Amino acid sequence: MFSLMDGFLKNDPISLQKDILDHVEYTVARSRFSFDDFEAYQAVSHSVRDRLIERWHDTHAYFKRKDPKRLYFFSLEFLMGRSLSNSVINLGVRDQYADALNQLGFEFEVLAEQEGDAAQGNGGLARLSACQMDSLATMDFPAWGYGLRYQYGLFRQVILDGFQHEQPDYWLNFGNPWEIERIHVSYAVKFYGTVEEQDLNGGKRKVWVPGEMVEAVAYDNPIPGYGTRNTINLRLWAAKPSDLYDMESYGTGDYINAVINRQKAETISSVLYPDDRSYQGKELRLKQQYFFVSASVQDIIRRFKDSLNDFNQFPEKVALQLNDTHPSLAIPEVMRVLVDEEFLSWKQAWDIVCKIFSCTTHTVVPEGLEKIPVDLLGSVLPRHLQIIFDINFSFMEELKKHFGLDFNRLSQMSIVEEGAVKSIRMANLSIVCCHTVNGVSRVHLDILKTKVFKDFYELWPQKFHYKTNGVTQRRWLVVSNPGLCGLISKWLGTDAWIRDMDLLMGLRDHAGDAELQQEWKMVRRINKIRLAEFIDAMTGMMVSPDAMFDVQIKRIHEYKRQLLNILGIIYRYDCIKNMKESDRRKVVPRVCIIGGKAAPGYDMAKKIIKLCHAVGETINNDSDIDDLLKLVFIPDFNVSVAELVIPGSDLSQHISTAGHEASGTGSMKFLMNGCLLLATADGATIEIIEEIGEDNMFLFGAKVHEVPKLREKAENHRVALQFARVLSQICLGWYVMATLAMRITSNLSVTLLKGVVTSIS
Ligand SMILES: CCc1ccc([C@H](C)CC(=O)N[C@@H]2O[C@H](CO)[C@@H](O)[C@H](O)[C@H]2O)cc1
Repeated sequence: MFSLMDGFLKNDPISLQKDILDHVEYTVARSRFSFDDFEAYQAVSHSVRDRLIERWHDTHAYFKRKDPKRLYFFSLEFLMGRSLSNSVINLGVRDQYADALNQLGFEFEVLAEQEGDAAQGNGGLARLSACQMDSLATMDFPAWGYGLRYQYGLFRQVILDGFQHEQPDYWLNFGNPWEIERIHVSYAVKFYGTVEEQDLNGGKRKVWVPGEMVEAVAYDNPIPGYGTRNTINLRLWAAKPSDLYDMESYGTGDYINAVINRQKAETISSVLYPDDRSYQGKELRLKQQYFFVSASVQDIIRRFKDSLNDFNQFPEKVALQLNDTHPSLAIPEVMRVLVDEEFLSWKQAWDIVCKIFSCTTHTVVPEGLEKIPVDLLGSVLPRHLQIIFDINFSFMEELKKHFGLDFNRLSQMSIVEEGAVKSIRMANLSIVCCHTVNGVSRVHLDILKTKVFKDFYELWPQKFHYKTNGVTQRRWLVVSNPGLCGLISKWLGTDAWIRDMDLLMGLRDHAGDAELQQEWKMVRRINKIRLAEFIDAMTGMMVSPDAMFDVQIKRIHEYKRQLLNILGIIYRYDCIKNMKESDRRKVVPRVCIIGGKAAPGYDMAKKIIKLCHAVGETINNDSDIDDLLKLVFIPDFNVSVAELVIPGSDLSQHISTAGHEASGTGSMKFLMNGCLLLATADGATIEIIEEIGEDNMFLFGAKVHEVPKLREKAENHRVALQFARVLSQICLGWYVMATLAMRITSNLSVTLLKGVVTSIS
């Protein structure tokens, strides 16, 4: 679609040097004759940004002309990581920049290390969003990503005495060259207040009179495709005080408070919620969700109205994908705008909404589903609560037609959950409205169909699909493992595989080639030496690249079973301790590497991190074990740490209890870097097994269908044990009581006896 012809900016080393030095002088404002690595990084980043902006404008102009149906991807989290290396590779100018910098006395890789991670997300869902944006751009989609620009991203993990401590991630400290502040792209977002009825040409209409207004300002992040000029936009909203409000507070002379009030507005987009487990029903979280949804919907409708003005054509021009239920307030928001502000009939509006929305769910366990207390929603978003009640009313009517007065089913499927805390089930709202609901792996869909959304599947089987997750080979191979990337392109004789992974099949013809195997091993060794140096720098531990690197890096969760990994290491340690010398010589030295953050409020996960350090303490300082076994916890695991660890890994662990990992994406990153998997048959791993065959990985553990029975057995066992414990305590109690009684009575009888004897004598 887009020819690769260059824009005005030239990419020959001389032009690049000039651009970089110009940015040193005019953007970073340092003398072009003396600047350090970080300033060089800033200058290079700005020169790359110029080239991104050029392609971005071309893309924008192209789609403005074409006016295609656009895809809008709503996500509260995007885990982008670093941008410099990925951008120069997708722009196809990495080597040119490396040459230009060499001639200026700098090394590209050294400068790339200067960049901090954009950690605007927690884990799997957030990184998947980033991989999907890279793929949408590379496949020339007219797509937009919408989200929040958090001032503080995911916390920095600092380990003190084996315990996780959270440090604020003020990532914008030195500015961010990869975003463009769009001061002219801003929208007012309303909160609180009341809903009034007003007459409108003979009819009644609802008017939301807000109690608070906050300004949403756009920050655009160009996302370059690989091997195309298509450069799409990730628009993130930041909260700014709105001028429209509390002017009167200034009048009161209470200036300070007025300013503080204004500042308060900015808190909405200040910090990312670091919890990727269950919804806490927090007011700020709800305001974050609505804030970015409202600004994004206003932006989309403004763009639509620029080209068309008939909302019946809206579904032909707009597709809206919800990344989990976190942005699902977009449904009542679009209804509100179409009915209250564009004066469409409810029916017209509902038809449109059902045609534009689709959503992905990433959760397996019902308790992970979001529920917003009605009181909270009613106070923060009074009009949206009304709309949700109206949506639920017509849904309940439809259900009654379908299932009759089956109150059990009606209450289970209702968007409104009665009970102690009356709540809105955001997943039910999403399913009722969206034309498509997808799980992120085949087994995930099975679980949704048979458990989580069973009723809905029986009602609307056609809505439920699965789209098994993937990862972008640009970041997770080309950027993070240039050695292997070069090797593959050499042996395939093309690098077309970077846009089409199926071409990797061609490697099969060379698999037996000793030269390829030698080169493969060499690449792995270089990556392992790099990883060993990183481990030494981060933990002070020297590990040998000759050892097997056994890795488990992901968020700490009980279902991901880092504990099982640690128990396996304790067992291995004990085995080696009790081994005779001859057997020890056969042991393959192993370095076990674990990394991952625990949600700050997740005590058990934090205990697992402490246990990992305690076990490491024992093993790593046991001279008897020496290099046969080491346990390393890598602190502050994030995207760029993963980019360094994965290419140097020999074995990676994905050992979740079957039926608990919706998909998992880490396994895919390790696989494409030639690392073996130690895994359970869970999530996407089940499809990986079918692709590569059981004999090419280490598979163990109960299958998805076996776990419930095992749990039940364990539960019965636990109850029996509990019962036995109580019984033994009771018996013990009885025994003690009896002994005591015996002793007392015997003492009593002795005293009594003595008393009698003395009295007789
Ligand atoms: C409300 C707090 C919250 C925040 C984030 C989440 C995410 C949905 C959790 C998450 O990241 N899930 C992971 O999503 C990946 C991408 O689809 C899957 O590969 C993982 O299996 C899934 O655990 C749940 C709850």
